[in-house]
Order: sequence, then C-alpha cells, then structure tokens
Amino acid sequence: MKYVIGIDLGTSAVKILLVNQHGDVVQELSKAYPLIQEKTGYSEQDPQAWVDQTVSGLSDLLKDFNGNPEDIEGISFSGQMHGLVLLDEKNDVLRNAILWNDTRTTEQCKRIYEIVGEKRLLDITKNPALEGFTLPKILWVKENEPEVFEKAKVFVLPKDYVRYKLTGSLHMEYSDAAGTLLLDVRKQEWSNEICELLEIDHHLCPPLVHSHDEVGTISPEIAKRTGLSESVRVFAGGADNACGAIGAGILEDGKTLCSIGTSGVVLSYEENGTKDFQGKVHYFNHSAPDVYYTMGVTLAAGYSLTWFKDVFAKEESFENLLANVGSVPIGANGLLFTPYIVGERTPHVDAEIRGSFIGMDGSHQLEHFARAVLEGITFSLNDSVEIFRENGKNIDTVISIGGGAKNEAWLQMQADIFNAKIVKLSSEQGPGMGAAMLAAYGCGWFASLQDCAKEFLREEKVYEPIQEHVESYRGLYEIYKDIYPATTGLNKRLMEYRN
Ligand SMILES: Nc1ncnc2c1ncn2[C@@H]1O[C@H](COP(=O)(O)OP(=O)(O)O)[C@@H](O)[C@H]1O
Ligand SMILES: O=C(CO)[C@@H](O)[C@H](O)COP(=O)(O)O
Repeated sequence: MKYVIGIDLGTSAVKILLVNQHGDVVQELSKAYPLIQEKTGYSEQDPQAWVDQTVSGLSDLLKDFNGNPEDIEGISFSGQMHGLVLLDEKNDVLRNAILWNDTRTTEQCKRIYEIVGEKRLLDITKNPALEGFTLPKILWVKENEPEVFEKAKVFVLPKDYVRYKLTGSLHMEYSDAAGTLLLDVRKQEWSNEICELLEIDHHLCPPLVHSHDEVGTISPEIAKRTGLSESVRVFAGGADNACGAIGAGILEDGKTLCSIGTSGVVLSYEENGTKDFQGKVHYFNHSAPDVYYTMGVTLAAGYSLTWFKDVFAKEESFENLLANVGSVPIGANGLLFTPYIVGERTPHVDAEIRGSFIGMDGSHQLEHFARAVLEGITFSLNDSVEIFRENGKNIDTVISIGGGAKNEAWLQMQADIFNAKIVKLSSEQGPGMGAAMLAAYGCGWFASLQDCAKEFLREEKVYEPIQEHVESYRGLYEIYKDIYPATTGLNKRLMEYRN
C-alpha cells in the first residue's frame, strides 16, 4: 500500500494526516502552538514553533507507522492564509509572523485605497483592502519597523515557510498568493502596478507555482529527524480554505462549504474569475488548477468558542462543555452572542467592533452561554450564506468541515440556521485531506482532483433542516442582525479603554 501525507498548518495547531491510496486516514495527530497577542488587535506566531511542531509531529507519526517509510510517496501542505513571514537575505525570519486575524493595519488599508484606488484594487486583485490581508501588513512593517523592513529580501506565507524549512526551496502558490493583495488574480501573476504604486520592491515577491506542482524533496537533515525517506516527493499545497474546498469535494459549480476552524468560512466554487461580488466576499484562486472560489469570513468562529472555554470553563473538554447544549432551547432562553471578539470581516468590515452577550438573565447557566456562543457563530456564518443567496446562488446543501463539525448539535444547528442540508464527511479535516489529495494527484495516482475526490471522500451523515427550528431561528436572526448597528458606537467609545 502507498501513502501520502497532508499537513495542515492551522492557527491553533498543525494537523498531520497519513492517507492511503483509498483515502482512508490511517494515522492523524495534531500539535498545538500559541498565539502571541501583545496588544488589542495584534495576533502573531513564531514561525519556528510551526516548524518545530511539524517536525515533531512527522517524527511521532513515523514512529507509529508500521509500514515501510519508502511507501510514503508524497507530502503536501495546507496553511492558514495571509500571515506575513519576512525573511532576510539568508532566508532567516526577521520578526514574528503577523497573522490573518491581526487587525492593526486599518491606516495602511486606507493608504492602499488612497494610492491604488478602490476600483483599481478590485479590478486587479478581485478583493478589497482588509486588515487581515498581507499587503497592509507589509506596509505596516515598512512604516513602523523600518530597520526590520530594510533587511527584508522576500516574504512568504506560513505554510510556504514550513515547506521551505523541510525542503530548502522557497515558493508561493497561487491560492495563497491570492490572499496577499499583490496578485493579479485573473492573470495569475504578481502585480507590478501595485508594487510600484506602493513602492514595494517586486523582488520581495517569491516565485509562483501551482498547488499540485512538485517543488522538491525532504532535506537529508529533516529525513533523519523525522524518519521520512529522502525520496518523498513534496508538492506546493494551498491556502487552507482552498485545500478545505478540495478536501470537501468543492470542485464543481453549485457546491458550498462551511468550515469552522479558528475562523469560520462559507465558501462557494467559481468556474472563472469574471463575476463581480463588489468585494462583499473574498474572491480567490482555487488550489484546483485555473478555477476560483468566493467566500465570506467570520474572524472568530471556533476562536470564540475556544476563548469562551478558556475563560469560563478552562478545565472542561469541548465535549463536556457542549454536552448539554442540545437540551437548551433554541435562543438559549433569550441570550444572544455576537462573535466579534477580534473585530469582523464579513459582512461588517470593522476592526473596532467587539462581541456582546445580549439578554443575560439571572437564570442563565454555563450551558445557556455555550449554546448562545454556538448560535452566534452560526448566525455570523449565515450572514455570508445570505450574501451568496442575494447574489443568486442556490444553497440547499452545505458540506461542513473543521473542528466545529465534531459536534452533532452544532451540525443540526447549522442545518436549521442555514435552512440547508448539512453533510458531514468521514473526516472533518478538510484542509489536511485536501493537502493529501494534492499530493496524491501530484504523484499521478489520479488523472484529476475530481477522480481523487470520488475515491477519497465519503459522506458520513446528513443533517436535514427541521422546519419548526428554521422558523424560530429566522426570528432570532433578525434580532441578531440588529446587534451590530446597536453596538458599533459603544465599541468605538470603548476603544480608548483597550490596551
Ligand atoms: N469537540 C469539539 N466540538 C466543537 N468544536 C470544537 C471541538 N473541538 C474543537 N472545536 C473547535 O474547533 C476549532 C479548531 O478547529 P480547527 O479546524 O482545528 O482549526 P484551525 O485549523 O484554525 O487550527 C477550535 O477553535 C474549537 O472552537
Ligand atoms: O483569513 C482567513 C481566510 O481569509 C482564515 O480562514 C485563515 O486562513 C485561517 O484559517 P483557520 O486557521 O481558521 O483554518
């Protein structure tokens, strides 16, 4: 039997899957690393922690593997998007990576609009200037840490850095490059125009490859440390959402994905790059060759639940914390939560907004709060579902992946709030599975990613919307939508009290 490895460099942890030729996940493990949040709005990670945990995870996986390491033919990657990793002339890291959920760059976004123009930016990149994207982060370092920026010779994204440390070759691929705001998304090339207008040396942009392109092999040192064979073939991989789409079979028109990881996304396949969503949803290159996807993003989806657990029920497992949410009534006895705890992207581009619990009552217990958190996250994802529906998309079935797909009550809640059938696959690790599929396709096991999906992906359970619940949620969602405008001004006034 032959195998491939999919490595998903998430925000909370690196998840590693060993997958055989039939798509069975024969081993999986995860290794966590912390977020570094020095100030409100800041979110960083140490790239060395990603590399150490990936190498340690691979080494643990190989220790438990009772086959021949030579039978592991290929490896590929999926990674958290947009994070800025700046490297010097020796390709050494210059500072902590500034992540996708870091919102310190509102001023830089304004400057991009002033200099490039909103319409021109949308024409070239298909996306608006959002704090989380990479270009505003580059400008922030240039303006605030000129001594660091002076030494920068190239920038990469998180999984590109890990792949570089494993292989010694440095690249970026289109699906992740699309999230930098420096790529001409339709032409699939770096935009010299944006670089020139913003006075960024275009040499800072690394060579571009396709997600399924073979970029090298594991270095002898990494082979020794992990137990992998030096002949294992390494493929570029993709942005975690693009890989999540592959790992959920979102490879043709009409297919929709809901992914609840640290962030939450609702994602839809696009055959071409020519539609116009006026920047209301992100529009990126897929990791499947020459196609696209659109998506709305909730910045703190799983992160809201993790935050809630860490602050109010630290010793509990997710399973225990959520054990009773199914018996709490819809609406958690009049308690609503908005998940804006690090600001928001879709539908409210707002770095200053923060979350709320509305309707707290003396009778509310921990399980009411837990249910309200799940409902609030799902309402926020429903904002993206609504945008897609308003733009003519038919959303009747949604494949649900990510940590959030581990909980039955949450999957039923998604069906009831989205008013759509929710499909759970046999593995909720969409991005890691997508990365493994890119390696399988790259190794030539299948003629196309679609053929690979037919062999690898299996539906485990379908959750149908329950009409009575759909009606109750419809009313609650209307109240939920009113919380944002009602709390915007209050949060602006609170800004000066945040550290
Ligand atoms: N058993 C569970 N039930 C519901 N949600 C869970 C469970 N375990 C983890 N999660 C959620 O999943 C999130 C992590 O999902 P994951 O897809 O691994 O994220 P990432 O790729 O961002 O690291 C956590 O933030 C947590 O809120
Ligand atoms: O910023 C985005 C997408 O635009 C995020 O979706 C990141 O890609 C992080 O993903 P997770 O760690 O939540 O999977």
